[in-house]
Amino acid sequence: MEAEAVVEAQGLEKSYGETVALSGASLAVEGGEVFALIGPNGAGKTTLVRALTGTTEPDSGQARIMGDSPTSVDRSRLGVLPQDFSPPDRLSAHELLAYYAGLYDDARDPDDVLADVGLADTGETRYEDLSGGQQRRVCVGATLVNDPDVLFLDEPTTGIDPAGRRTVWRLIEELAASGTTVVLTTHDMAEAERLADRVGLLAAGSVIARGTPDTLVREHGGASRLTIETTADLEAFADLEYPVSQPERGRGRNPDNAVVVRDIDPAAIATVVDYLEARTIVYTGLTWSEPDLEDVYLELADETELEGTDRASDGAEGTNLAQAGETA
Ligand SMILES: Nc1ncnc2c1ncn2[C@@H]1O[C@H](COP(=O)(O)OP(=O)(O)OP(=O)(O)O)[C@@H](O)[C@H]1O
Repeated sequence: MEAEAVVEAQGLEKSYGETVALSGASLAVEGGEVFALIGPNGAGKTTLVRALTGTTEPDSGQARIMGDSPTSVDRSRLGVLPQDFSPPDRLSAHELLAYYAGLYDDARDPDDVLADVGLADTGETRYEDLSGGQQRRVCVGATLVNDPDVLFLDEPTTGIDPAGRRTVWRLIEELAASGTTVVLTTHDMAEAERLADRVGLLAAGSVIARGTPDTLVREHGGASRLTIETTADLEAFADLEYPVSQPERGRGRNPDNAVVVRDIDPAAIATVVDYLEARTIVYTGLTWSEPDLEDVYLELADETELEGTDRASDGAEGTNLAQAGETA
């Protein structure tokens, strides 16, 4: 384990009956770091957060926060937003935060916390009358009343609109800048890419890759791509000097209406345009993009899901997860 780690998991295992939720999950999060856990539904993210925060007991392995076990750590130094947090809903947003603040000796002013989550004008509204996104922001606020040193946020921005999401992102960035250690889970790759110093990709109960977003994209994101919107088939591109394929499932265009040119420098796009025009191939759009975290996700995590389905044998390129793990 890394010496300065504030949050650590080592070989955590947890099963519910036949279901294996964690199968040797390990991670180490340093002080002041924002660490994002990503991975498919059922990968074990919530179970890992619960094991780290002492709300579920692992079958084996070790979890530590600030050097203590999750059950003996000073709770006043932690903020925990569970995925399914549902506070008493007849209270107003302000009353709720005041209620949670009342659990601590030295709590923050609920008005300041409401302002932090962008709800300064909504304090008197009952929780049950707030929109889903506003409710989630109040829940994020409830984790901040004790000014925690370590914050666990399980899908903090699910259901929050784009503007509200940015408010929460800025808040997390400010907290991290002031030294708060943040562990969050998310299905939003843009969120992970923007907020996280490091990302851990969880699949089938273990962390199969981890690193800075840039490192993960470099190692697993694949090549740049030029997407051509066209109904022409792949054979029409046989003489192009770049590799050509159909778009991957789950990403971008309908495979029937697009062709993807790989590993092409933006400066070389004109070559492709010349090719299209020389062969009178009809196209309605060209989009060039660099790989991002979503590509990493699709390359690594999605394949584990594929392994359990018929699609695994439909010719999709297999990924060597053991190899992916080696770079973790
Ligand atoms: N209390 C429980 N009882 C039984 N099974 C559980 C329990 N909690 C989790 N599981 C199972 O463990 C596995 C991991 O679930 P977990 O909620 O940790 O995944 P997740 O990565 O957080 O998923 P999601 O992205 O959908 O929130 C799933 O198969 C889930 O059904």
